[in-house]
Amino acid sequence: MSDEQSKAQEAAALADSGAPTIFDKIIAKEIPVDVVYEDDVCLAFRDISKLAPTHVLVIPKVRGNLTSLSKAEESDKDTLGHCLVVANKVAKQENLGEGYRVVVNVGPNGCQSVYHLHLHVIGGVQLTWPPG
Ligand SMILES: CCNC(=O)OC[C@H]1O[C@@H](n2cnc3c(=O)[nH]c(N)nc32)[C@H](O)[C@@H]1O
Repeated sequence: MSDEQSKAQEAAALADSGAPTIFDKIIAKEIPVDVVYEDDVCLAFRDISKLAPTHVLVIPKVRGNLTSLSKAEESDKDTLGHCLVVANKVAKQENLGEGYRVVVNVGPNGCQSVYHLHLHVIGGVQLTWPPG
């Protein structure tokens, strides 16, 4: 099992506890990050472990029930839609006109390791398919 996979298994065990995540500290500006975009709903910042020239995380600033996409309800649709629009704004800022990928990891099998919904915006290089 890879490091990310084992982290995901551990994180999943904590997930339903509603325990705070590292992203709470990032939102509270207690941990420094390279902020790429921010508005009243979302924060976008560079991933600490870049997988590509552009690897940015888009997160809702209020987690609410959105520990994972698996918890999304109809009432979350405005927030979820806004995150996707922000992902595209980030892509434009990053000059990803040749294309990019938006990834949401869900649960242990999806290698989700931080239980605060987040979209990965990955680009700046020719990506391959299928992803692993
Ligand atoms: C492994 C994919 N599954 C997942 O759930 O992604 C969570 C993502 O959050 C990233 N990350 C974790 N801690 C920090 C941090 O303190 N700072 C930053 N700037 N990024 C962080 C991590 O690298 C991963 O890509």
